[in-house]
Amino acid sequence: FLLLITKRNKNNIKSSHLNFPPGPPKLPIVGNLHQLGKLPHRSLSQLSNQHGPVMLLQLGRVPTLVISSPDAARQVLKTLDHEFCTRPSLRGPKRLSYNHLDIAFAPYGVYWRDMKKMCISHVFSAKRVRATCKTRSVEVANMIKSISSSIATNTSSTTTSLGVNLTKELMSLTYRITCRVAFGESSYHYGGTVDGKFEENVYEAMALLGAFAGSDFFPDYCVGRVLDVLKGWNARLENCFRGLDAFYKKIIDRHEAAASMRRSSTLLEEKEEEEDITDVLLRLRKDQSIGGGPGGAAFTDDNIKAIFMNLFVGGMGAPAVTVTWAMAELIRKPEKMKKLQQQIRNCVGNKGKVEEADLDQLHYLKMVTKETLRLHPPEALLVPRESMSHCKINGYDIRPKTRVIVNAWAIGRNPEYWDDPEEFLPERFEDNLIHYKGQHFEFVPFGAGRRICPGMAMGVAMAELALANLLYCFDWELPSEMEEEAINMDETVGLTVHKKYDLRLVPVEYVPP
Ligand code: HEM
Repeated sequence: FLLLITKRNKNNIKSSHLNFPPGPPKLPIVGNLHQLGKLPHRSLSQLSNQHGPVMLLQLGRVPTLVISSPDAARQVLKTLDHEFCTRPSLRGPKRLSYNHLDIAFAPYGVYWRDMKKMCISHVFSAKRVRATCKTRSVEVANMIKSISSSIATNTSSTTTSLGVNLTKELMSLTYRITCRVAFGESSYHYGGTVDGKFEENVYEAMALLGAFAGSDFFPDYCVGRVLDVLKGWNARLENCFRGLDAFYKKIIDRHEAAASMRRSSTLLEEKEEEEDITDVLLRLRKDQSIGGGPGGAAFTDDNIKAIFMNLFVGGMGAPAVTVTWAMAELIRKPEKMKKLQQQIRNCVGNKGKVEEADLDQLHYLKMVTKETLRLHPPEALLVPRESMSHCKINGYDIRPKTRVIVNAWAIGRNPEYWDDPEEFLPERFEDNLIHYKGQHFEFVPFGAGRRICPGMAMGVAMAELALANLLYCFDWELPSEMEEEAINMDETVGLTVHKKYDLRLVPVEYVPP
């Protein structure tokens, strides 16, 4: 007992010498949890305006460092990246990633490093982004066809009064692209029809990963676990996990059966450029069965399933949300929409569609993408990190196992770095070299450092191709009904920060001269 008291006193003495970051006063038990609100990126930004860009909160039982300035972000994401590059273990991600066998939620270590390196070379490489170009092109053309036919089949009054639901069209587009890139042409049409249950489960996974569990804020206390049971959170997580797992298993079995048929017949092995990501992962698993998988561990089906989760959860929402925000901003600034349409139509002429090869010439499109990601980074608070040892930021002491949130949303609107930060002004990127690739800490929609998003090129290609074609093929107007909702920029938060009301706009077919 005496020993315990002595130890506690020692810790107190140590703590009293430390200089912790400032933060708001906290309540018993919940700490500052009640201050997160419905839009945490905005509440945290307001709190940081009062307490500073390096701020310490107590969220339930978890000390949480909130970073809100480019300078502090540089320290966390670059200078001290080696101290801040692990992830906290959170309940939902842990289950859906088969106990952290993925990239996004795995703790920093040999396993994560090997897995990320392997996926960067084989899954997210420039070569694979090029190899999947046709898939994006086919699916974007399908979306354009679906919008055109909605003009033709609906009575003109319905289309002009309600418009087309672009939020839904874009989510469905990125879902179809991700399915085909991950599972190939045939498997995603499972048994002849798209497996609707899988799509439902993907959305459920996104919802579960976007909402913290009680046990994430009270990790060592039964109150968190009780809250999760009472809210039905555990049951939802388990159902979603089982649904996804069963579907992944079918996909893997089907690919293995196809590979063994190829081997037993005289057919040659599939060419690398024709492989989907499941083929690639199965090939890597086969190659590594001798030397051991990532981090020296066995490479099993679970590793592959965990990567599937990252592809869907990371790959679908953010690109769709980016295009939706871009269209919402452009409809409110018709002169900017016209300017972009003119550039696209001049460049593409009467080809009938924008191809990926055209995108490099569309400089204003690139500026619009950047400006959209500055004002509306889909992952406004990045993905949480955790400090690995005691370190200092701006002279403040940060203890090990402190959760770290980088507020990319607040950083992109910092008035010291951006003129008229709240304005949608793509031209601001005209004469500057600021990019989102992790070198400029006033603009970090994809994060930076070791944990930077590896799907950046694939995500941007999806978003830019979709946006360019929507603007090439149609002129857009506000619907006569629901106009309020179309121009309303209210947000809601899940895994991404997206538009609260679905974006409905009226398409008018463009006929090239
Ligand atoms: C507009 C599109 C996208 C945005 C804005 C975005 C944003 C982000 C952000 C902010 C992070 C966390 C970075 C950090 O902690 O510093 C991240 C990580 C990640 N993203 Fe993306 N992402 C996008 C598209 C994609 C796509 C298409 C994929 C997959 C196909 C993907 C897969 C991942 C993965 C696997 C990680 C985890 C990296 C790690 O922890 O090492 N993302 N993304």
